[in-house]
This record gives sequence, C-alpha cells and structure tokens, in this order.
Amino acid sequence: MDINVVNALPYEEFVKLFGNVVEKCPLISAAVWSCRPFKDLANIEVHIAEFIHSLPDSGKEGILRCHPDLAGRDLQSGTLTQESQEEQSQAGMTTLDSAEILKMYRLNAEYKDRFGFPFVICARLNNKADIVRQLSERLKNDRAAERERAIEEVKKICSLRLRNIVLPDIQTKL
Ligand SMILES: NC(=O)NC1=NC(=O)NC1=O
Repeated sequence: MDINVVNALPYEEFVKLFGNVVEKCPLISAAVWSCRPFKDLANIEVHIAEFIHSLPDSGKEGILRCHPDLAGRDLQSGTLTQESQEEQSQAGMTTLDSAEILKMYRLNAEYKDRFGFPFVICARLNNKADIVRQLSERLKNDRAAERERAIEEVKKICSLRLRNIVLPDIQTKL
C-alpha cells in the first residue's frame, strides 16, 4: 500500500485499518492520524513510539494490560484477536501439552503478581523455549526496567503488524 494512500485515508478508515497494531489500543492510531503526512512506514512507527513514550507509567502499563496472556484464557477459549491468534500460533502456543500450559499459567501469574501487568513479548520473533526462558529471566527485573522492556516488545509487535497491513505481499517472517 502506497504511503500516499495511507496519508489520504480519513481517520475512520485509518483507525479501521491500523486500530489494532497495538493490541486493543485503537486510541494510539486514532491519535497518530493527526501526524499525517507520513514520509513512509517507518515514520508511522516513529510517531506511534513517540506517542507511547509520551505516556505516564500508568499509560504504558495500561497498554500492557490490554495484551492477552500467552497460552492463557483467551487462547484456550478462542477469544484472541486475529492478530494475536496468528502470533501465538506461530510461536507454538497452540500446541503446548498440559504440563507446558500449566507452566505458562504459573509463570504468567507470578509475573502479574510481581509487576501488576502481564508478560508481553513479540511472539513472532520467539519460539516456545525462548518465551519460557525470557519470562523466567525477566521476572528478575525491577518494575521500571521491566515496564520499558515490555514496551519495547509492544513496539516490535506493532512494527510487524504494520508491515502485514502495508506490505501484505512481503512475508514478514524475520
Ligand atoms: N502477552 C503477549 O505477549 N501476547 C502477545 N504477544 C504477541 O506477539 N501476540 C500476543 O498476543
């Protein structure tokens, strides 16, 4: 999709197209629409990142709280967004055995108890072993460091989702 086409979208169409590039946070795309005209795809990412980093800690944590757990309730009940379903499936979350599901549930619960927001990682860039290792390691971080780390993962997820929309014919398998 040509960047001039993106720049010409009315905000309703822009939000419809990009509203879930950050999981369940259409506000971000609705806000970034005001930054048109975008030079290119990377420029959209820059504006999204600037918006996210301009938020107070509570806002950043709010973004994290909009993310479904990996291998969690939403996956088990089939209520993930299409993007999350595809991402979690690609990371092997849909083929865990019961012991692996229980391990993810326990680690996710421990993480949420410690930080007050869910563990977020860019699933497309990790397999299930990476995810368990990262979850175990990042549990040791302090809250501020972990908040920033998780937001970096949100930005990676966003970048891949944007590419899937704007460059659908190029497989974004990194
Ligand atoms: N808690 C999460 O990290 N969730 C997710 N990461 C992704 O890449 N897709 C998700 O649903």
